[in-house]
Amino acid sequence: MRKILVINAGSSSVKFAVFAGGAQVASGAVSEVGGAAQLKFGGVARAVDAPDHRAAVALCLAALAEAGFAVAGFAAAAHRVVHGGRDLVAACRVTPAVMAAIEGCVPLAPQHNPANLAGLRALAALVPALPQYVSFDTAFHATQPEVAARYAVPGAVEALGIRRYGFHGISYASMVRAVPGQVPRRLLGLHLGNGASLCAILNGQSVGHTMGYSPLEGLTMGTRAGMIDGNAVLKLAQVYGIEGAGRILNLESGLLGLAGASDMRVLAQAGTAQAQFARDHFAYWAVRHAGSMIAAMGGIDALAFTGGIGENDVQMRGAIMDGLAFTGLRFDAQANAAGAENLHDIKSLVRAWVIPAAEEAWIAHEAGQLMDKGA
Ligand SMILES: Nc1ncnc2c1ncn2[C@@H]1O[C@H](COP(=O)(O)OP(=O)(O)O)[C@@H](O)[C@H]1O
Ligand SMILES: CC(=O)OP(=O)(O)O
Ligand SMILES: [Mg+2]
Repeated sequence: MRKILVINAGSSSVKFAVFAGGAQVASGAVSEVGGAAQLKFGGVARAVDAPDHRAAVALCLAALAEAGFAVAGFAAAAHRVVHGGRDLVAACRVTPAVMAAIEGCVPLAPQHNPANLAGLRALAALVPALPQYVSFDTAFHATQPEVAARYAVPGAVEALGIRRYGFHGISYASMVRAVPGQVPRRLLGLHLGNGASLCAILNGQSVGHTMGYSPLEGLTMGTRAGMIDGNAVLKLAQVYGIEGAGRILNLESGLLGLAGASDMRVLAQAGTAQAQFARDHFAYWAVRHAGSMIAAMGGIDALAFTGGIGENDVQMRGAIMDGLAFTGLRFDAQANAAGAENLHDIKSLVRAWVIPAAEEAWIAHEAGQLMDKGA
């Protein structure tokens, strides 16, 4: 059976999975790459030496080989790439031109594309003959209407590629496939992880997303500021320089900036007023931005939570659903506490679900489709 290796390289982690005939047969991750790295595989976690993504990928391959998945047995490797820019709007086979285009998008996703490229290069160096494929987080949002994608800036600025791309598209594409029953007409997707975003999904297609030019815009996130006035960004650049401003907005803001920890689980357990304020901020802005996404769809029939916070944080889901009661959403507190797939109660005008993120499965699916076509 055809085996596809999937690599989902994040800024500080490398998740991996093996799919055989469409089914996931192995998965694991190296976390805290460049720091106190840990390899989780087969239900065991152990400290490893992973100073960079190349080393992390080598560790993933070694762990897989030990479990009987030798690299020679893979038909292909498939990767998540966060930013595909204006040109890469569908999954494709990796060529030197595709690598150059992904490299060209590094300034648009400085926290993500370098990690994705490192994964691609590491595998190419370790197994040069292996065909590689890429899926893009931006691709799902290519259906956004121009009025949603365009910033109100002069044409010369737009020509620089400064427009709203949208992200987490691999997650939203797999969400649409995984909702119970028929795809609702107006679906609000909530991908709440370290990076967090909302998507307006009309008839299965993205018509709006809270992230813009880069994964910085929109919601309060683990370390990213989310929506902020452009003039405040200019002020930051004046005081801290461009690099300093970028670091503050991408790596030192969000939950970390508000409460000193980027991890929502840590904040949930902290029990301090500051941690609670950061959680309230997260929920408040999720609800405010949801209003914008709901307006973009002309209403809402269903919503779906995914991502580490969306799948696991009962109080956060409750706070966000309380904030959306104006839509006619009523949730079942017991179902929410249990993390059931269906959260809505029988009186609810809006259905609400928890849909576990299945990014690796979607990446394997897209690569498999391309391989079937001979790409
Ligand atoms: N049980 C939980 N309660 C609250 N937050 C959780 C829980 N489990 C995971 N999280 C949070 O999910 C976030 C990570 O989500 P994840 O989707 O794995 O992120 P990413 O893929 O962007 O790194 C972290 O803030 C983490 O604390
Ligand atoms: C695009 C993005 O924000 O990704 P992540 O949530 O993995 O940081
Ligand atoms: Mg993620």
